[in-house]
Amino acid sequence: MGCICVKPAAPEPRASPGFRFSVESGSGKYADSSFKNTSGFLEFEKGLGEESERYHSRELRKLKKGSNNEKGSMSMRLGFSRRIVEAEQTAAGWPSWLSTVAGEAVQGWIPLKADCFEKLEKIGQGTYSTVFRAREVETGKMVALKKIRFDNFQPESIRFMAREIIILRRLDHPNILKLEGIITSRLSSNIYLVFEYMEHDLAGLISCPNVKFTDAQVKCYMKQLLLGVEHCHLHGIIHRDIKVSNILVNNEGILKLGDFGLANMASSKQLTSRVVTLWYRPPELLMGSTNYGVSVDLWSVGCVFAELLIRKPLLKGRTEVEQLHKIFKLCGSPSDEYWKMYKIPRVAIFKPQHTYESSLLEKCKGLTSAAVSLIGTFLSIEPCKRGTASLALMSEYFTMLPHACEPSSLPKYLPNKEIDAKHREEARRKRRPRIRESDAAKVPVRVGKALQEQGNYRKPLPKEELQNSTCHTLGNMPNGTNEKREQHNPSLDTLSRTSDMTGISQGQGALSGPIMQVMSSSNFSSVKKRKDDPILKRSCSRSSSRNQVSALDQSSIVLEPSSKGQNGISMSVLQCLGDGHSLPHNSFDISRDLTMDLNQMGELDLMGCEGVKSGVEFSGPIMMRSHNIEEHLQRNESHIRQAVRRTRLGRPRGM
Ligand SMILES: Nc1ncnc2c1ncn2[C@@H]1O[C@H](COP(=O)(O)OP(=O)(O)OP(=O)(O)O)[C@@H](O)[C@H]1O
Repeated sequence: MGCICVKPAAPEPRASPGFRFSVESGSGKYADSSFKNTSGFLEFEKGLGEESERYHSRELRKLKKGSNNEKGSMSMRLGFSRRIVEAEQTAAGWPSWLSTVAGEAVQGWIPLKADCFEKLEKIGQGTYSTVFRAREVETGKMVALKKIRFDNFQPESIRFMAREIIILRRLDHPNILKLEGIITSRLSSNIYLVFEYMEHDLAGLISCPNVKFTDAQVKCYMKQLLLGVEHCHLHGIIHRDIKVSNILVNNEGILKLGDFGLANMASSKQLTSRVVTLWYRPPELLMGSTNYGVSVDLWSVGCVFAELLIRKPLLKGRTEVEQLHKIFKLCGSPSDEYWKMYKIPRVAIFKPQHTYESSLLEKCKGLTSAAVSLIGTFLSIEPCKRGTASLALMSEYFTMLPHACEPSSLPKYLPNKEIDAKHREEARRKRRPRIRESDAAKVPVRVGKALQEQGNYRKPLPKEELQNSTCHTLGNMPNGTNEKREQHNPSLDTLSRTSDMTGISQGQGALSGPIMQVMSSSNFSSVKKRKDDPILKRSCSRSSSRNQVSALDQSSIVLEPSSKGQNGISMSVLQCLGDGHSLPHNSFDISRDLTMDLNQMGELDLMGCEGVKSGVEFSGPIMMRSHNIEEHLQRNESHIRQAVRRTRLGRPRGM
């Protein structure tokens, strides 16, 4: 990054060598163009790290000398030493709420200044963040700024946010999105992570009807994805949220795995099962396992792989129960040995009474046997049978012809991300008639949710967005027509995680109107409208899609053994809006608390020290009890069909 304008506002405390180093770095050696590339950061980090380490060893030696026999005094001095580091970081420009709680995340780095960037349009909206495209003023280089949503008054929330930074700093691989810097300041309560700008994500590309992938291209994407995943796993990191919208691609055809917001170290410690977006979540997590490893990522990789080939999500469950049911129907129900071997508590809850044969071959009709076989390996119900990323890279799929193409030979597309797909979907919906209010009121809550997931309750887009929300391909595409097509609603990815993990819609207010509408309080460089910028032109009338979560999304689902099941999974589903029910836990975290908020998440899953709550609480009355999941799902389907029929009947003539 070219713009490292670090001028510490505080006077230099002479006593601290670490601090002196920061000042020199900021104003001299590192304030020039040596910061233009990513490695500049690493060099800087290394330099400061060594200096800081030397300083700490000196401090420790001094401390040891003076108080060998006095433990209390030692810890007091260590506390003192920590305070010195905090003071250094504050003087370097880091906010004190960060250096006090999670100083290790920024150790050796100096913050970037907001006014070194021109914040442009919003390009991504996640559960925990909003992502903007921005231009680095000095170099003109495009970057992505990820504004993380967290509460800087809550240490747990800060640590949760800092974990993403710590993990990103540990990873260095061409197929992993590189964190280039952090924008904040001493008085700021915000943090922006600065990443290289990537034109696309796989969700955007897959949803675009005129983007077609050849076998060699899918192989090229899969190879890069597996190399990135392999790097994480070799470093003991589980990503825990691999899905198409977190896989970014640039116009050079390079794929990078992004969004390490849920990543954690693989360890023998218990981990929370409330991770991975529903459609990409492996069965062991759906059954509440807290003792899992990197193989959870391989399940998600399998889902992504299939989605690239069949161009739609493979397992689109609407609830955890339905997701598990769909998995068993696709992969076949597990053997009796499985239930015994994995010691799944309350087997009766999860074990389907009906035995399903695998239907994977049928679902993947038309794909090569090598591809189906690899998908089948990734989608093994037993985690240990999923292999590893390295093994997958050596599988027949990659050795047989056609080989993976070169990334540089991939077609160049106009920017296409999940948010663009959402806009297209909303535009498409707007052209469809909407449900009359009277009909909507009659729709039962659950049906309401299903319809909402299909997008029928979304606010229509302004007219200009309709014109702008089509797919564009640059150059190499055989036809550049802006056709539209039915596509899945990617917002459900977010919805499911929102509902599963936070229980509240955390979508940010829409940034409607011209893209230059940067928050007035922002310190970013003011941006003039650039009429000549085609990308800006294309996106300037876009508004963000706000995540809308229905009442049911905020509800909780508890699984209980049913007295008697018929076909399918013998589960009874209590749909709760919660009510102080608590369930015992063991190594399988069977409670499915969908109302947990970020702070609770922090308690469970922070900085590699995850734990499991001893019980889970629900608030609100129990709404409904169903004794059989099949029956329950069928009822839902029929409600949906009825509602859709009603919508059609209510359609004004001529539409
Ligand atoms: N470096 C980047 N360049 C371009 N677009 C990006 C970049 N990073 C993220 N995005 C876009 O922003 C979206 C959201 O980013 P990200 O997944 O990191 O946020 P999140 O809050 O963790 O999201 P989620 O809730 O989906 O996990 C991505 O799907 C992608 O489309």
